[in-house]
Amino acid sequence: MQSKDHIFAAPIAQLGDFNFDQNVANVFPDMIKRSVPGYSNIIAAIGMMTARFAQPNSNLYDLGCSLGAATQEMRRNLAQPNCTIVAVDNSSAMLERAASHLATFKSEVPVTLTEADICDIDIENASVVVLNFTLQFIDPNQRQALLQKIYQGLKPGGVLILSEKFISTNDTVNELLIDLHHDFKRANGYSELEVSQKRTALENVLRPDTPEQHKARLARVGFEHIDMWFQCFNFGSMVAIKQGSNK
Ligand SMILES: Nc1ncnc2c1ncn2[C@@H]1O[C@H](C[S@+](CC[C@H]([NH3+])C(=O)[O-])CC(=O)[O-])[C@@H](O)[C@H]1O
Ligand SMILES: O=C(O)C(=O)Cc1ccccc1
Repeated sequence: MQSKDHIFAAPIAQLGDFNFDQNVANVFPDMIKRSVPGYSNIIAAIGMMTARFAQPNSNLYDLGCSLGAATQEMRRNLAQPNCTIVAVDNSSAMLERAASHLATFKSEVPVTLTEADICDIDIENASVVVLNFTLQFIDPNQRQALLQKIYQGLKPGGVLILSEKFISTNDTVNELLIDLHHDFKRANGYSELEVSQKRTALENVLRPDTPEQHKARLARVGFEHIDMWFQCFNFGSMVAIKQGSNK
């Protein structure tokens, strides 16, 4: 059952902050596909990077897993023995649906679904950590501490895949990328009202950084190899590797 996203289709008198409730969880695959340029390419590449970076006897983390799209792609591409995927989200509606979604696939790889704030969990013995459009929802003051914890929990040669909505330091380019994103949403069937109401609802909740801020922060917490591997308009994905051999 795949439901279409009509959440912001009718005028909403008291437009509150966007949150990941039951209504959003019900339409999430449709919402994210029609709203995030490059989403399916990024999911596929998370699988490819899992195949390269997963180490035997390690943990793989999907932080802010929503319905488990990245978790499933990691599980499908994992070829190392004795690994566990830890999928974490603080929305009970998302986690419930993630559990039923993941149960529809056959796999030998154990997945632990954890309902928690990703700022409160332990990260240990990790070879692959995924933050696929999640850091942007974390309080900006907590972002560095979270990345520090991830760096410390990674094994040498481990990887962080960080996908985000960005802002640009150049005002003209920033406006252009935001306009192109709105064009993308309209081309995918969202009305002007849907685009503008969602934009307002996200204002206090999704706080994007520039790619430069991300790179500087990743370097500050210790990552040795950092770069953008994909960008489409104001959405993209970075890779950050911890020094050392993964053999
Ligand atoms: N503090 C937090 N702790 C745990 N989860 C959180 C927190 N804050 C937000 N979330 C969760 O992060 C997810 C962000 S969606 C990720 C898509 C997914 N990664 C995907 O590959 O499909 C991205 C988007 O909707 O743009 C939601 O499920 C929130 O409940
Ligand atoms: O729709 C948007 O404008 C976004 O920035 C992406 C998004 C996708 C799903 C939930 C929240 C934000």
